[in-house]
Amino acid sequence: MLTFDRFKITVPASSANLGPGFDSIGIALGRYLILTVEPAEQWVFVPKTADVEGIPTGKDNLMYQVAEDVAKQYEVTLPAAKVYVSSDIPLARGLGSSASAIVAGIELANQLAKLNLSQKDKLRISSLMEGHPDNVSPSIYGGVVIGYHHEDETYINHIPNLQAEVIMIIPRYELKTADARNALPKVIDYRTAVEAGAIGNMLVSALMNRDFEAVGTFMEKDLYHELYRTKLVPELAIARVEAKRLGAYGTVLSGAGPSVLCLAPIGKGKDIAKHLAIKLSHCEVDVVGIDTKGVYVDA
Ligand SMILES: Nc1ncnc2c1ncn2[C@@H]1O[C@H](COP(=O)(O)OP(=O)(O)O)[C@@H](O)[C@H]1O
Ligand SMILES: N[C@@H](CCOP(=O)(O)O)C(=O)O
Repeated sequence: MLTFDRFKITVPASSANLGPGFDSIGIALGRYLILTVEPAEQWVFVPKTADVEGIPTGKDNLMYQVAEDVAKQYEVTLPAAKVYVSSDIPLARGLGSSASAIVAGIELANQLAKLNLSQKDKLRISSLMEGHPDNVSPSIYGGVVIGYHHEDETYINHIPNLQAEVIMIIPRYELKTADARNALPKVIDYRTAVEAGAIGNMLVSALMNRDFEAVGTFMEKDLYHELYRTKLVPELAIARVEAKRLGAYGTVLSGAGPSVLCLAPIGKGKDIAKHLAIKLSHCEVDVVGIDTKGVYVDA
């Protein structure tokens, strides 16, 4: 049986889509899921902070199931561990908590079985598990990641440093991603698909060119999902109008919601957040850093 010394895994949160980058684009955020792992007789997960209070403590925990799945794929046996779990990523709010848990589970197996997985391996395994790379890829690489996942291959392009500020508006209610996906139509017509693709292309080229005015314009033109989800998240329309008035580049639904993300010029985030907190007083409003490191391990 493998033995190991205590170690720590840190995984950033993420915000998927950035509007028209549905299931494809994501940005890593400076909120973190942190696992402290030590040898034990049997598996146990110990929640240490309020945001993870309700997570399963045994083998029904998502992180354990992911780690076991990876171990099976690589035909290794994992030693049992006691895992202390701290997090300031609220669950089911569109901040990629489940993707962070998947990336943490992969890293858990990687460390416990000394698999030496590369970033590309982690991307592939996690995208196959999630079905899309928009949350898992920024949690692995940090920064902004643009991806395309297919059962045969997963491709990404990475923008490591985006010079902008992010304001998150986080409602107190939960919205399960599965429920927000059920609100989407099964098909969209050909013309709309072409238009939605062109808008996504414009967003990506604007991101690559650091043309933030254009980023703001195209972020807000999504045709894939926001239209169908706004009825579930009334905060989006209010935040969009207010944030623009206060000088933000653009405002989008964060992942499947209910959180809302505003992208703003450097130095403006705090002021915009202060005003939005008054307008949307039932929500937590926070200026959140853009994580540039992705998942990492230390002692
Ligand atoms: N650290 C964690 N440990 C175990 N399960 C987790 C963890 N983080 C998230 N989950 C699971 O993922 C669910 C939330 O996933 P989802 O609805 O996709 O929302 P999110 O936008 O937060 O990813 C939680 O209700 C919980 O079942
Ligand atoms: N592209 C997905 C992203 C879901 O992100 P989450 O953080 O809400 O889980 C979608 O929009 O459904």
